[in-house]
Amino acid sequence: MINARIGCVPYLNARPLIYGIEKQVIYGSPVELSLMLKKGELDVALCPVGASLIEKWSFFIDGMGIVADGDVYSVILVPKKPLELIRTVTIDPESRSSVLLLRVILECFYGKKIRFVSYDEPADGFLLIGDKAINYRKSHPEHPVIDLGGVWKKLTGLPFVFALWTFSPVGKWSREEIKELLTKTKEKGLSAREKIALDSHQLHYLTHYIRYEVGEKEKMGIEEFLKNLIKIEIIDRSFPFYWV
Ligand SMILES: C=C(O[C@@H]1C=C(C(=O)O)C=C[C@H]1O)C(=O)O
Repeated sequence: MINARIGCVPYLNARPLIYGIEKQVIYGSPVELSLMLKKGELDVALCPVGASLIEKWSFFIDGMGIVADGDVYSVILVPKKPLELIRTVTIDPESRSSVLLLRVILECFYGKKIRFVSYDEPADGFLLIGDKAINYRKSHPEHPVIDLGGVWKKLTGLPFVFALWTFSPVGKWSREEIKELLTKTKEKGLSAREKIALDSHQLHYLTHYIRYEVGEKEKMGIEEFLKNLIKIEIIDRSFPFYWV
């Protein structure tokens, strides 16, 4: 087995992608993974697409990622006002893709600038991702939430890719070997979702909300996201992707 340094989020949604290699994995939040990749501490990571686009990292494993085609369930804005009136948001400090997704939705599609504020300031809503979002929904079933995967799909007609296996620009291992390992791992993991899930709710999440395939439509979703990030000047220019 190759000994590459593989970084992954500790969230339920990523478990099928690391099934059987859990002990080899280095865990971190999306923000931490992108920092580790930048510092050359990982060879490959399930990196938030938002971070990869900002850093212009462009070598990705083809065919898989953390994807939603419509509602994602675990990336939510908990609003205190209707979406179009939201101006200040408390963000989940672990997130990179979803924070940028929220900015794109509000700035590009609603023409509204938003300000991200810290936990101790009042805000018009807050953003949660991953297991924290799932737990919040469980414990506050009466609170309305806005599902950012669903909003993106309604606005663009496209899936949204939250994370991709992203190669370090200075990784030590052969990209093909890493791809082979992670592709086999994903195949086993997808068939093991019934074992991974602790209850029917988790199984439903892993089989109906989170998708793992990245094909042409998903790549169009990434291009559309990039185009909008350029529009709001978070990224200065487009660049090509290399799918290993
Ligand atoms: C869909 C999700 O995707 C995650 C969201 C990310 C982000 O917002 O930066 C990064 C990685 C993904 O694991 C989720 O965790 O709920």
